[in-house]
Amino acid sequence: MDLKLPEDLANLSELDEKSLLEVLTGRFTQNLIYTYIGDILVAINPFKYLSIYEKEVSERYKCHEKKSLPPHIFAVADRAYQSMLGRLATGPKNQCIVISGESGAGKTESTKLLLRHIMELCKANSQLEQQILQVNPLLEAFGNAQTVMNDNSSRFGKYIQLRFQNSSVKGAKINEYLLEKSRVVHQDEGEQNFHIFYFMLAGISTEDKEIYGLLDPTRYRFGQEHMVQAWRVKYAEVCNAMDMVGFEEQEKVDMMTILAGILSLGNITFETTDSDALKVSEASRGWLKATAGQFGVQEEDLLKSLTCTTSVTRGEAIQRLHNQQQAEDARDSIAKVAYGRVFGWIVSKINELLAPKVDCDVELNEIGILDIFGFENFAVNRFEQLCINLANEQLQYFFNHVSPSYMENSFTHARFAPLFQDLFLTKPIGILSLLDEQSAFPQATDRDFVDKLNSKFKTAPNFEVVRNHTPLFTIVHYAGKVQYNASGFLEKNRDTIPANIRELFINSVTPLLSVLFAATISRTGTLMPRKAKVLLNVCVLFSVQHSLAVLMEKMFAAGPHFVRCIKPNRSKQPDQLDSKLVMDQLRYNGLMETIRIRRDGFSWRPAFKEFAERLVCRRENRDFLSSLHQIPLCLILDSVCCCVDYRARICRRRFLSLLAEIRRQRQAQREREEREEEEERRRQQLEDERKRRLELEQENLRKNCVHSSSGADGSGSHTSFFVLSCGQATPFDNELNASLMLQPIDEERMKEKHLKKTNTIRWFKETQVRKLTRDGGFPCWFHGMITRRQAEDLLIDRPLGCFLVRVGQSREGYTLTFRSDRCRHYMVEMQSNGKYVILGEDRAHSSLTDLVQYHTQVGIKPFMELLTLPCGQVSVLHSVLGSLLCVSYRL
Ligand SMILES: Nc1ncnc2c1ncn2[C@@H]1O[C@H](COP(=O)(O)OP(=O)(O)OP(=O)(O)O)[C@@H](O)[C@H]1O
Repeated sequence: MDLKLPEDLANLSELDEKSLLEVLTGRFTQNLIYTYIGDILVAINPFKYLSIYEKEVSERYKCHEKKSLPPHIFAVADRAYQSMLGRLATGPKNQCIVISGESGAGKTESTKLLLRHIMELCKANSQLEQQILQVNPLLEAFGNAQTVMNDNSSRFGKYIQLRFQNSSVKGAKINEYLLEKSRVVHQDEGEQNFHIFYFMLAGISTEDKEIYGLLDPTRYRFGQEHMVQAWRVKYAEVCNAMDMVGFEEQEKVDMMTILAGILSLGNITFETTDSDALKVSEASRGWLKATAGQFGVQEEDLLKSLTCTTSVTRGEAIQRLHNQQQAEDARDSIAKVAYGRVFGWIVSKINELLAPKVDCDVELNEIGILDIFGFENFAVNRFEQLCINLANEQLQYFFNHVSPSYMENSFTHARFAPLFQDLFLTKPIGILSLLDEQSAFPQATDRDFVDKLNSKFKTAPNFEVVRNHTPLFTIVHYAGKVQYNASGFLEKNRDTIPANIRELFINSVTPLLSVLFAATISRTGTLMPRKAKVLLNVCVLFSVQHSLAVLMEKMFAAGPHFVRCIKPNRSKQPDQLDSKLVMDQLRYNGLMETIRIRRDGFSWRPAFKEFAERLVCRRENRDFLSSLHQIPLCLILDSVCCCVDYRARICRRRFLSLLAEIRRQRQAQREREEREEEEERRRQQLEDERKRRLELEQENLRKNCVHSSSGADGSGSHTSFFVLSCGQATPFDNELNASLMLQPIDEERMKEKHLKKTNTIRWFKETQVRKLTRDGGFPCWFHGMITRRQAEDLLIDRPLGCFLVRVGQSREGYTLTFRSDRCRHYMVEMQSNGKYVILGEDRAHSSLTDLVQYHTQVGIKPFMELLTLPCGQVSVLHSVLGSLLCVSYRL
């Protein structure tokens, strides 16, 4: 029988490295991958399927605080959600969840699980939630790559902000950090370029291949791999995600053409000539031509920008010829900048689409999820590692700082803050300032930078001078010593493109490329639409630091939650745990440090206000004593400790006045909730009343329609669709006339309804008819603007699986009505990019006919029902009127 191991390590009386490792290993062997250390969730990657994410499990973790459930990632999502709504002791407050761990530890999977569960919690089932979930495949295709550590490694960090109005999600925003652009031009042994290149080469149709000017995958230097079938499927998924997220067709074409251009550019090589000038090698002349075509620029202009730099001094243009290395650097920097900007553009498109559509005075609450690279220490550590470790240093500072005992512990304060402040941030002699200063001198070298560091910091406790030909230096981080190789630091930090290259691309005939190169980069490194004429010269490390500062500000103001992901072994095998590797990560993750701090303090550490509030909550139960034994003993003890602690430090009067204030707030909140409930009840009553009246109206309408149409063709089924009026037919005349014929129940409402219908009909005629008709007729399953009731009447005697499509009564869209055990109605929405989606489905279609066709093969969620039999119209009249409509449309 499995030994019962503690779920929360903070409850252990003895908590040292040995016992920590023992418990974690024991739990891992029992497939218990989640463990708490106080309020931190430790997650060990199982590298295998575990049935702990099924629907029933996620159901159990809704409002889980009321139940006693084992540690789980869903519990973190639930706690963050309930805290955001103010349901757990404190009032409503923004929340942030910080996920960290080394590559392959499971951060991205954890992020996805958190997102999924939060969507479950807010009972999300609309298009917005589908779009939020669809963002992932898109970001992964462009931002992930196969590395030796992880087959699907995120090569960028992200902070996803979910925005809520009360309990429902209203929008989302993504901030991306540190995309590893250098991967586009160089991949180490055993690693690959970004996924999208392989997906595109494997999945693209022969026709599109020709349009984009793509050749066989083996021909490209930037991404030679054996194409596999799975990539073809992935390409289809990416295209669908783009449709779902709302990309226009032309934008997709432009984007793929730019990617094709990047691939061709990578194949250009240079040769020296007898004169000083360089030329493109004979073998790659074709690639130059192809690149120019794909980038929409002139071939000779492209060549010039690769082989020389033009600068203007006192109104005079001066040309400086490149040597071979400089030409290759120019080529690679175009590829990196173009890719980086495409990625930034995708993120900004996603953000545009997911932006909350609410009035600006509506207050929104937020849950942020940060998934960022863990601390890195490789054999060779470059500029990228410095940026990542800088971010981790700051996160660790945050991690310790949000703990109250940290504030009280001057020892820890003295340990983290100075490294960060003095070594990195001090102006003008912090590492950041020195690097920026050196980057501004065109003649400065990486050696100069390291020499400056050595002279400034030789006595600093967290810096070590390295005597070597190569420009090396060492920093003692919170997680250990890291030796950095500064070769390439200045170039990478500048990350600028010469003005002549920028100008060339701004004038590209490919609209997207022109927009991307004209865009400015904000101080936080975000791509901005063209605002200023001059591109800000923001150095990379500066923008990393600035964006981190902005992030920290947000996080400090939010309620924090931590997930520490651990990789159990390097070979990505299930059921294997390498103790040394796990121990190293616990150290890098700062967990050992945390445990040390917490051992010195208390394991439950609410803010003073929260503590007092909890106490009030319990006391307000009237029967305080009886409620006590519902509270875990450790909590009571902690509360008492905290109480003593607070009383010792803060005067009693403040404590009591705070209690009184909290009581008052609670009372006000209760009253507000009661008011809201009352309003909701009233609204519901009105809604029921409205529905009842509508049904009555529709019933009348149906009777009228049946009556008036039976003379037109004598058929009961399709007559509700078309009625001839004044000798000229449109599919909606019956609706309009009938609605006008009704006794006005409420004149205003009828007018509004009539207006909505008129608008929908105009929308249908102007944008839909051409798309829907084929050979002058509508598909037989299309029934125009019939009511819900009419649709149900049509299907009532039909076999299961029978379906029809009708135009929405009061909105621009369709409804698919399906005969199951009863009739189901699925809303079909048309997105701004012209694609059709069934609400709640994750697939976009180019036409309504494609959508119907697709669901004859793939069931509709959540019941997975197939469309088997179209509920048809009477074809003769149908097609005649269809063609009439088309004619009137063309006129
Ligand atoms: N909870 C889990 N259950 C099963 N497998 C998992 C789980 N978490 C992670 N994995 C496996 O581990 C792999 C790596 O996880 P993931 O991509 O989330 O790591 P990561 O920390 O985000 O890495 P990187 O920093 O390189 O992006 C996944 O592709 C998956 O196969």
